[in-house]
Amino acid sequence: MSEQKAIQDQIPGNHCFGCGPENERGLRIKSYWDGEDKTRCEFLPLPHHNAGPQQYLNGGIIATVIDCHTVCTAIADAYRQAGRDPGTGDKIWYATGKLEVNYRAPAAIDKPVILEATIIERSNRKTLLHCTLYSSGRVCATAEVVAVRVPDNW
Ligand SMILES: CCCCC/C=C\C/C=C\C/C=C\C/C=C\CCCC(=O)SCCNC(=O)CCNC(=O)[C@H](O)C(C)(C)COP(=O)(O)OP(=O)(O)OC[C@H]1O[C@@H](n2cnc3c(N)ncnc32)[C@H](O)[C@@H]1OP(=O)(O)O
Repeated sequence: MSEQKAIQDQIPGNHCFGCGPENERGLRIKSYWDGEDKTRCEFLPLPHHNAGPQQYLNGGIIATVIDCHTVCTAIADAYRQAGRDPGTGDKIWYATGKLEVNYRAPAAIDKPVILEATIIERSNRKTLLHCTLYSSGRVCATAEVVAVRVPDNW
């Protein structure tokens, strides 16, 4: 079986700090389908992504990777619903309408974090997703995200 290409690497023109392959100084997360309505992402923090205490991952970085993983999932899902491969035909973009994060436990700076996103509901213009972020098998954050479809000129 051929290896799956990351969602982000199928969509050209994305300069986002969290997920844009075209942002050289960004986090460049990679998300993959992992079941019908689920995606997965593994992100290895860098030492300077720390919170006040140096051993923990910064909360803003946690919010960013959740934001990007879920919004990219909504974009890939919209291509799928349209019956097209991501990045083909007219561009489909979503922006974050709502991002609500619950920080449940600190995430270690020196261990990979795993993100699992699930599509809960979709309509023409918006997608509701849940996301769980794990570090060393422990739930460190959960989130609810509303991704809203925006035009090319957004
Ligand atoms: C090569 C060319 C490249 C061009 C790139 C172009 C675009 C790029 C766009 C995205 C980036 C692409 C890829 C990157 C992927 C992920 C990166 C992370 C994403 C971000 O980092 S992005 C930055 C932070 N983000 C913002 O900067 C948004 C500011 N904001 C707005 O721009 C508007 O506010 C907007 C668009 C959100 C909505 O405005 P709007 O006028 O289009 O739509 P409207 O208000 O009518 O809402 C429509 C339906 O969404 C529901 N809805 C809206 N807001 C809701 C909320 N908060 N909670 C629950 N439901 C909500 C309504 O209830 C209605 O639902 P219903 O249809 O059921 O009635």
